[in-house]
Amino acid sequence: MARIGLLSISDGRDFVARDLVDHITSATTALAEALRKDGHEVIVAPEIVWTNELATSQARLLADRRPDLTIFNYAVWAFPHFTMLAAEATPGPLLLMANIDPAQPGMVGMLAGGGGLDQIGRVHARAWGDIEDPAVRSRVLTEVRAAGAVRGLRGSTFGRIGGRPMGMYTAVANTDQWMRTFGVDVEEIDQWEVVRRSENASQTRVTEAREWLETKGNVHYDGKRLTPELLERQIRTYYAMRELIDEWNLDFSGIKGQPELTTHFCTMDIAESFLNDPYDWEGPKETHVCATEADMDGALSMQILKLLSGDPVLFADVRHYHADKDVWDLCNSGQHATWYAARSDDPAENLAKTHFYPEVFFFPAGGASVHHLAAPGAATFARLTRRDGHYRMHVMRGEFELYDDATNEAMARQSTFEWPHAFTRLHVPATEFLARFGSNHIHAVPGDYVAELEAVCKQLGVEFEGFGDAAN
Ligand SMILES: C[C@H](O)[C@@H](O)[C@@H](O)C(=O)CO
Repeated sequence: MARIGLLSISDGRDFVARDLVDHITSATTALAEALRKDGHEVIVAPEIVWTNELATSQARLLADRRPDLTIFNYAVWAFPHFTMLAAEATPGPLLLMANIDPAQPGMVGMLAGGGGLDQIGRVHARAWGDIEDPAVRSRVLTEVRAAGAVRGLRGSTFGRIGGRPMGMYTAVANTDQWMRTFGVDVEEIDQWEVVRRSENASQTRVTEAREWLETKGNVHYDGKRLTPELLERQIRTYYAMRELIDEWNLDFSGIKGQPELTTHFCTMDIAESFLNDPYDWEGPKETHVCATEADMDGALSMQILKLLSGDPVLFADVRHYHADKDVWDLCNSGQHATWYAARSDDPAENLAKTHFYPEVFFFPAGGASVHHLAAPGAATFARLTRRDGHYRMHVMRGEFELYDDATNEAMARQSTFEWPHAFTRLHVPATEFLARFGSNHIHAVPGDYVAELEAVCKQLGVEFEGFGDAAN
């Protein structure tokens, strides 16, 4: 649910403004009601703006309520300097909305106001038409959802556990740039904290968690790289992370893992899976975005996808391209949220399809990897990357696919079988993807969020780079 400020702007001639009150009020009420019906809180400015003083005072009244999005409503011709003054008093994202009614020049009012804002470089979005029209409503609600996500980022904290993994430039971002562009702070925490705090959870809690994984999932102990003791150590790292999240008020996080923990302690796959999941062995909970390899821009991309969709977010390596099928193996070095196995609210359904295998040779410390195949369905894929110091968001559509058991297994065995796989058909030619994509990691959520991501980018001042049918 977003909080929306709604300000209606009118003609500056008193005798005209007086006559337009009823017309404007009915347009404002229809817009407010449509937004409320979608579950949003709408604050309507008490007065219609028809003087310079009202432009500033009414916009300030709305701004004091810290709306996620402020809508300027144009049901009539509106003097453009009112738009400029009201925008000056509005710190957050702006949407200009015009009724299309030949009897009243609301559209002209929006274009004149919007043109003025363009001249001073004030970013804003526009929508036009009857709010009862589903296409118009969807356009407005896209902006509302995007504004909610942008506001959700601002003032949040990313917990960076460890530092740059294995020389990965794409996993490290500039904290000044994060604060300036996204309003996100970074709390640096040593991986020693995960090791130190892993002693803290009670043995009863840890045993119950292990038994839950053994009962609901498929645990493949081998007596070497995966033993009950190592699985318990991994569960303890989950609890250590929960402590860090609570103590430092972390909104999202990333864990370096490689090479220190994966060589000498255990992998973070259990912790990362169940932080990202909407449940753990103790019951339902909010998802917590946690990026493998402390990938900062990966985590930030995931957090945006979470704020838009409310769903767990996939983190994956772009691991292999099956050219014969035009399908990618999006695989991670040990975990995807288990929710992706069946995308069920019932963990038992997802865990039944999840296998906890002994870690592979990259990770001598051992522990369980979290293997499953992503359930089929359409998804949106995205990733913030930087070109020459400037952020851009790669966005594309695609589908997760599954085949018969023999084909699934043969495909998974071509990369690292023990890790999780999302066989993915992207709506972009492989040659274009490989030539343009600026990272080894990609992120996804089910559903279509291309329009929302484009709106988010515009609000943040980040370049939107749609690939294939997501290109604008
Ligand atoms: C094999 C490596 O250690 C993996 O971690 C690598 O495939 C990655 O995940 C790179 O993002």
